[in-house]
Amino acid sequence: MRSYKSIAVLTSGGDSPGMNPAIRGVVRTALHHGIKVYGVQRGYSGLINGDIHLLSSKGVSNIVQKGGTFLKSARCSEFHQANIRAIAANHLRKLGIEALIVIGGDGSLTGAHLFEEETGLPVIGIPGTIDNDIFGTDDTIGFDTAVNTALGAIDKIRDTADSHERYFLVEVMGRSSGFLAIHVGIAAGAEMIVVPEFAVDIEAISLQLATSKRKGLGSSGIIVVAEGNSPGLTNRLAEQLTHHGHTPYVSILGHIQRGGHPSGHDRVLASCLGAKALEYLLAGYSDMMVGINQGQVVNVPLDNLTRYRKGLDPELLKIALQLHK
Ligand SMILES: Nc1ncnc2c1ncn2[C@@H]1O[C@H](COP(=O)(O)OP(=O)(O)O)[C@@H](O)[C@H]1O
Ligand SMILES: O=P(O)(O)OC[C@H]1O[C@](O)(COP(=O)(O)O)[C@@H](O)[C@@H]1O
Ligand SMILES: [Mg+2]
Repeated sequence: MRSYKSIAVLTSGGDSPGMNPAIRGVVRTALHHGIKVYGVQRGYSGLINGDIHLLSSKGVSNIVQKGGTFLKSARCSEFHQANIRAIAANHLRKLGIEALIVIGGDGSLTGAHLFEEETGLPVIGIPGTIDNDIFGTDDTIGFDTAVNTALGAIDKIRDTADSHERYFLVEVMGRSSGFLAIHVGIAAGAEMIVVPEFAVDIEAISLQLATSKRKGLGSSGIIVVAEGNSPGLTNRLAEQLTHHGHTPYVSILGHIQRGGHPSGHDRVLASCLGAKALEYLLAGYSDMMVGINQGQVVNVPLDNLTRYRKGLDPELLKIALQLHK
């Protein structure tokens, strides 16, 4: 066991629905144990600039249902430099803050690992990203909400696609991972799913569209495309399919997927991970992330996140392929 008088919490990277209940989980659990909690504004930017303020129990009232993060989030390129991370640690020390809880994606948690290693300040990570691409955890805060937000839009697109006998390429988020696309694709009954983990085979997509039409399997459909890390991918795909004699429509869902009220699932996940992060800290742990493995809360060394990459579930991929027409 370890005792703490003061800790800090921040949200970093792309925001995700459920970050607010995660902050609330951290704050209320810490206060329950008599520990003061500071909120850092705008992720690592606030840590570097010393934008750090004391939080209260009342201050986290009425946020459990709100999307986004009331602490604000940011991407902060300066935090990649060790000398800047040392400045950030000094801001915490000056305020008597003894540990840091970081809520964010794979990048934020990689930064957290380096911060702990270099400064010796205890750090616990909480996985918050709509991408669900963090090694060592089956789930991340915001993923469930984002899947449902994308589904709400795709169900509507399917109505008009069906009436007008059109194919739609629907772009979902996921710069380097297809988790969102696979889940959304299966749940939306997509005719095809394109993910960054596999090279796009335009000939195969074209052939499948032609075969479906020939077999009378339907003149309309949805192809879910993960945005990948080359901007404009979906529009390029549509152009290439047009050259193959198809007339696809494009709908890019964009940042709508990052907002909105967190789902019940994400609120519970966030609250539990927030509380558990505190319990692990008090139990003497550091340099780890609280994650989910087969429904149980587990601790994952942050070092593992930097060394291994989470892969798509082969079983889910097989099912997705079988369910295509
Ligand atoms: N390798 C790294 N070293 C130090 N800090 C990092 C590193 N990767 C990311 N970060 C910090 O975390 C922030 C968020 O990372 P990013 O990858 O953009 O989002 P996410 O955490 O949601 O995956 C970055 O802007 C940077 O401040
Ligand atoms: O809004 P931004 O900063 O352009 O980021 C877009 C990216 O952020 C995400 O929404 C979430 O990714 P992270 O959790 O890694 O930040 C990606 O799916 C998307 O590619
Ligand atoms: Mg990320």
